[in-house]
Amino acid sequence: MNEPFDIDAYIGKVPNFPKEGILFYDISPILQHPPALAHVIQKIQHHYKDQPIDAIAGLEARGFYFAPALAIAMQKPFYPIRKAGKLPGKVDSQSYDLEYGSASIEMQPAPQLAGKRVLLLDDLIATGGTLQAAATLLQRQGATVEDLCGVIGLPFLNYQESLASFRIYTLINYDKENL
Ligand SMILES: O=P(O)(O)OC[C@H]1O[C@H](OP(=O)(O)OP(=O)(O)O)[C@H](O)[C@@H]1O
Ligand SMILES: Nc1ncnc2[nH]cnc12
Repeated sequence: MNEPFDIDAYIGKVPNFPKEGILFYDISPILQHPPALAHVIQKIQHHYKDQPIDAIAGLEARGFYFAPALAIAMQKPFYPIRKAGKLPGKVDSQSYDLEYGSASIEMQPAPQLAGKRVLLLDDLIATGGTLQAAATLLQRQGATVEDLCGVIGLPFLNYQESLASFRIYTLINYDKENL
């Protein structure tokens, strides 16, 4: 891998979005620069190269920007976890709180994940509520979820505490900034 690569240069910072007082980290520029997206995927792939991972799961919507690309790179099946009401047929649901609201996510039954080691990926980890809810869904299927990955981490929102039982890997972390 070519190091160093300044991922920060490809992350927009948008004050007061989607609510007053929130500094929004926008990963869209990563997607619009193939070397940046390739770097992100390769870096995550490299981080997990010696870990026995059977499948990748990712969160709608922004987790979907990265997780299927990682699944192709790692040659593992991908399992989508979606916002409530989007997946057809029987689903399992879990609600959770966000930095700026609350929501509910769902996944389709996946009995084939029982006993499998799943890497759960999202674009950003803030309070950790989304990944905790997603891990709960996967664990209800019998999957083992030990590893969580976010392209961005906001440790000042204390995800390390809410996700204390997991290994967490983030590519870049941001401290709290004053608006
Ligand atoms: O660690 P948390 O406090 O749970 O926050 C992180 C989550 O918040 C954002 O998703 P959002 O719900 O805004 O939805 P989106 O991906 O559809 O934009 C982000 O993409 C993560 O999924
Ligand atoms: N500050 C933030 N920027 C982008 N996505 C987020 N999801 C939760 N908090 C966020």
